[in-house]
Amino acid sequence: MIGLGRMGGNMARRLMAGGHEIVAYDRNEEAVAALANDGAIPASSLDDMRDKLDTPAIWWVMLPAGDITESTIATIGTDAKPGDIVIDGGNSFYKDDIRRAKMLAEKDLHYVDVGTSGGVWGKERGYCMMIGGDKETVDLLDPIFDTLAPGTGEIVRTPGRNPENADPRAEKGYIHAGPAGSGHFVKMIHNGIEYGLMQAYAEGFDILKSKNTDKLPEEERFDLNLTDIAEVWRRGSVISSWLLDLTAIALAKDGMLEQFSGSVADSGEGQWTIDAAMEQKVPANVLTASLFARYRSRIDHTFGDKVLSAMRYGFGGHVEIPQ
Ligand SMILES: O=C(O)[C@H](O)[C@@H](O)[C@H](O)[C@H](O)COP(=O)(O)O
Repeated sequence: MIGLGRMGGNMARRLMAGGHEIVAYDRNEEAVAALANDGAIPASSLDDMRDKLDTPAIWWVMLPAGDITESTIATIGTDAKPGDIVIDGGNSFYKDDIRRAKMLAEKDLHYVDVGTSGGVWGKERGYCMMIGGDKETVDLLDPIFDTLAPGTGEIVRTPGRNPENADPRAEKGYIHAGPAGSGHFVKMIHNGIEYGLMQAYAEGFDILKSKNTDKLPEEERFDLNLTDIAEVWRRGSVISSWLLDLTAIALAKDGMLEQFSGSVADSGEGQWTIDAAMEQKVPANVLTASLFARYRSRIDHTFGDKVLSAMRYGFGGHVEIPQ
């Protein structure tokens, strides 16, 4: 496991709890020491890692998308031995995966992209994974995905889904979406949808909150309890969801969400989703508007923007853009 931050560190721990052996590396020596303390084999560099890995080695890269992931995979490309497998479990752009898979294949290395959802809750709940790569490699990695995934848990089988002819992995919380790049493509669209859902809640709570505005006639003003509204919607309503659960948690802590400025960051995935919609000529009105709402949140802030920030903090520990 390369990259022992909020995601990589906890994924390594979940894998070890499931009986897997982990060689751990991060530029941050304290993170390596902490994981070694939990049972991982520490590595001091990517070179050192190679000596400690079995053959074929499985290099799971869990770093922020962009330059750091790119340079790490390039270095692994020189250190790895033919037959090794390189996994990018971050939020990389899918066209980068397609390019890297080709580049590594020339060295007889296998590349797998894993879109990983679940944030800081994944260690206990498991991680939902959307996987791209060649079938043989993805099948070989199955014990790893099986351990990381949530499993069927208490979610009842979808009525009409026939287990006889359906892929059992989907019910356990992971899919082999297709060739290299397809895992991150599916995850990218997941995140685009995430923006739209979050924005819908944010706007709804904003309208509720301002129902006591003096712009309204006095008898039409209501001083609504947002904390209780979030709570009641969790129970049997049509719009119950995990994002609503997280909103309810944030509002239970502070109904005014004072800890948030409302300047909402983004990883770029919302933008890539819109880019894909434009390339494919598919209308994506809501997703586009929700991306632009985030850009607007950095100029002036509504209460709804604070709701967005509270959700991002809730699922991923993500912080806002500093003011
Ligand atoms: O499924 C997940 O666990 C999330 O999607 C996660 O992968 C992503 O890091 C956040 O959504 C932040 O994304 P933004 O920074 O674009 O809000």
